[in-house]
Amino acid sequence: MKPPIRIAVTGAAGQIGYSLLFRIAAGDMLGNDQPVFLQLLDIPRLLPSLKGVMMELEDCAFPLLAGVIATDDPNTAFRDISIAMLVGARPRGKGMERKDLLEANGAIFTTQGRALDEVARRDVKVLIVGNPANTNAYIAMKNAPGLKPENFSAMMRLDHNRALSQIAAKVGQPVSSIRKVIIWGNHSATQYPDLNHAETDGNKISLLINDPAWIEDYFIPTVQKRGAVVIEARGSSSAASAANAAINHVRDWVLGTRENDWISMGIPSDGSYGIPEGVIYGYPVTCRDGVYRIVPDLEISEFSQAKMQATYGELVEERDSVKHLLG
Ligand SMILES: NC(=O)C1=CN([C@@H]2O[C@H](COP(=O)(O)OP(=O)(O)OC[C@H]3O[C@@H](n4cnc5c(N)ncnc54)[C@H](O)[C@@H]3O)[C@@H](O)[C@H]2O)C=CC1
Ligand SMILES: O=C([O-])CC(=O)C(=O)O
Repeated sequence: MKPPIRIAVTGAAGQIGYSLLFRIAAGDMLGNDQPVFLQLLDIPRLLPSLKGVMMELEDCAFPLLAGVIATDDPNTAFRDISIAMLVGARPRGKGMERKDLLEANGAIFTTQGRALDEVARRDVKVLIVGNPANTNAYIAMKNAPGLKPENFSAMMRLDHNRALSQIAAKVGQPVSSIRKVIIWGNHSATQYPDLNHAETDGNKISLLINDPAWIEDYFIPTVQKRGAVVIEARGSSSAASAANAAINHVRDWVLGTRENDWISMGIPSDGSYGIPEGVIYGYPVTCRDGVYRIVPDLEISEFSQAKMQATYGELVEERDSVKHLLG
C-alpha cells in the first residue's frame, strides 16, 4: 500500500464539497491504489454540518480513506498537504458576475495563501475553485512567497468540459473523441473558448462544422455563459459538474494528460501567446510527472488574438482592484 496523500478541501460543508469529497475518497482523483487523508476546512458556523459529512464519509467505509479531520483553522487544514482544493468562498446569485464576488471572497485567499506558505509541503499543488477563481488564485500566490508560482492554478476545466460536450453534440461524435479544445483567459464571461485546433479522430472540428456563425453566435457564448444559465435553472450554481471538473484538473496534473491531447488550466502567465506575466490565465497545457507545460507554437488568428487580449484586460482590471490584498 502507498502512503496516504494529504489533501485539503476548503468550503467542505458547501455544495461542491458534498459532491467532491466522496469521489476523492473513492479514488476517482488519484487512482484506486492511492490512499488519501482528507483535511477539511470550513467556517466555525458550519463545523456541526461538516461533522455530519464526516459521519457519511465514515459510513461509506472507503478502503482508500486513511483519515479525515475537520477544522476552522487554515494552518491545521493545510499542514503537510500535497494538494489544496480551495473551494470555500461565496457563490454568485442570479444577475451577478463572478467578479462581483471579489470584495466578499478576495480576503479569504490572503489568509489561505499565507497559511499554505507556512505549513503546506513545498511541492503542494493548489487548485482555486472559489470565484473569481483566477484572481483569487493570484491573491493566494502573491501571499505565499515561499512557494513556487507554478504550484498555483485556477479552474478552467469546467469550461473546457462544457466546450467538449457542446462540440461532441454538434458533430455527433463521442465526447472522448474530441481533443485539443482550449479555454483561454479568465473563468468569466470574457473567457475565449477556442476550437480552431480541436480534432475528432484526426479531423479538424472547424472544417467538419464549417459554420463560423455557429461558432461565433452559439458555441462561444453558450460556453461563456453556461454558469449563469445553470444558476437561472437550478437557483444555485453548478456543483456536481464543478466537483467533477476539479477532480479532472487535479487528476491530470498529478497523473498526466492523455496522449495527443491537452487540457485548459489557469496558470501564471509567462509571456506566452502575448499575455504578459502578472495574471492567472487559462492556457492549453500538457502534464507529465506532476508538471504542466504550456502547449507551444499554436497558430493564433486575428479573431482569436483579439478575444485573448480582451479576457486578459479583464484580469488586469480585477488584479488592479485587489492591489491591497497582494501581500
Ligand atoms: N471555478 C469554477 O469553475 C467554479 C467555481 N465555483 C465557485 O466555488 C465556490 C463554492 O461554491 P459552492 O460550493 O456552490 O458554495 P456553497 O456556498 O455551497 O459553499 C461554500 C462553502 O465555503 C465555506 N466558506 C466560506 N468562507 C470560507 C473560508 N474563509 N474558509 C473556508 N470555508 C469557507 C462556506 O461556509 C460554505 O460551506 C463559489 O465561489 C462558486 O462561485 C462554482 C462552480 C464552478
Ligand atoms: O457561474 C458561477 O458562478 C459558478 C461557476 O463558476 C460556473 O458554473 O462556471
